[in-house]
Amino acid sequence: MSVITLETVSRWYGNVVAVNGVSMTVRPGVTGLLGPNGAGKTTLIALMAGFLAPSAGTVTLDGVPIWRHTDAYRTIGLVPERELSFGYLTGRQFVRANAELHGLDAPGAATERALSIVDMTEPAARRIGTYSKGMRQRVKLASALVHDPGVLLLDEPFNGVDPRQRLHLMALLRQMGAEGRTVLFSSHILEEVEQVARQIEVVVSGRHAASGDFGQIRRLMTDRPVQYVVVTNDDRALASALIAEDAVVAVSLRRQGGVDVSVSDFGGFAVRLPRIARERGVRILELTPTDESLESVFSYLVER
Ligand SMILES: Nc1ncnc2c1ncn2[C@@H]1O[C@H](COP(=O)(O)OP(=O)(O)OP(=O)(O)O)[C@@H](O)[C@H]1O
Repeated sequence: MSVITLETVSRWYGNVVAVNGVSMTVRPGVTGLLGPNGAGKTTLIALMAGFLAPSAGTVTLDGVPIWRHTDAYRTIGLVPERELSFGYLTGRQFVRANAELHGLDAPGAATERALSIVDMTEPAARRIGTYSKGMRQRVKLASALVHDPGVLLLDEPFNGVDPRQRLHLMALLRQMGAEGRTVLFSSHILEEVEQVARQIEVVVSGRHAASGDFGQIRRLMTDRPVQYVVVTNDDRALASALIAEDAVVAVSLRRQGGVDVSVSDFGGFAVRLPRIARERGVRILELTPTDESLESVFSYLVER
């Protein structure tokens, strides 16, 4: 069983800080690395795979720094985000090449074992150039598994994969986690991460924003203040009543009509709003949430 530990890890490219003081522990089972585009997920995975040296801090595998530690590389399998540029090779040749690079004793047997895990034995005789996106992902996974690593790192493995293949890939990752491997995959989609990962680590703008199981992360995201625009036949009357409410954090009148309301407790607000309107004789014409984007959820997590 392998554990990856990051201690105040930073990585910068010139004056771009891609990863900023991140500390986290990745344990056996499946971990989802969740964050919007440009959050630093690819950089974090490259640091954990030993492909990139940290600019500051340490990344260790079972207590040993990974960078330039060749034994660690034997324990790690990486499925990169980039597409395979070896379309002229068959799936089998591609996986076998990695088996040879690892210097395995029985590269042929290891290749067949890895192909069979991802259910690619039959198409393995065809050129990669003829594969669907899901098949290419599976052959990349076979190549990463050929040396039977205890750690598996996957960068955006579900991107562009059709729903049926996605379910298959998800089942494979769950199985790898259940076998005691340390599996980490990145994604920018919360629902996707929830379906597979026991543990979720959220990164935003290079920083570690939150950590927990999906229940904890969901709660953090739904407990945040929510903003609405309420359009009524008497905005000023409604605004003056709302400001007295405990659940309301801020109220302002919009120049173009309507009231901007920020609430801390959505459940309470949903019950109170119609009552307040009735008491004041105000008619609600429209109620629209204004910050439901994932980006706003992420920025809330960072600003907490
Ligand atoms: N080689 C590089 N040189 C300069 N800047 C880089 C380099 N690689 C990444 N960056 C920058 O570092 C930041 C983090 O990038 P990274 O690719 O790690 O994020 P990401 O979360 O994987 O994003 P995406 O999902 O879009 O791939 C971005 O601002 C990116 O532009």
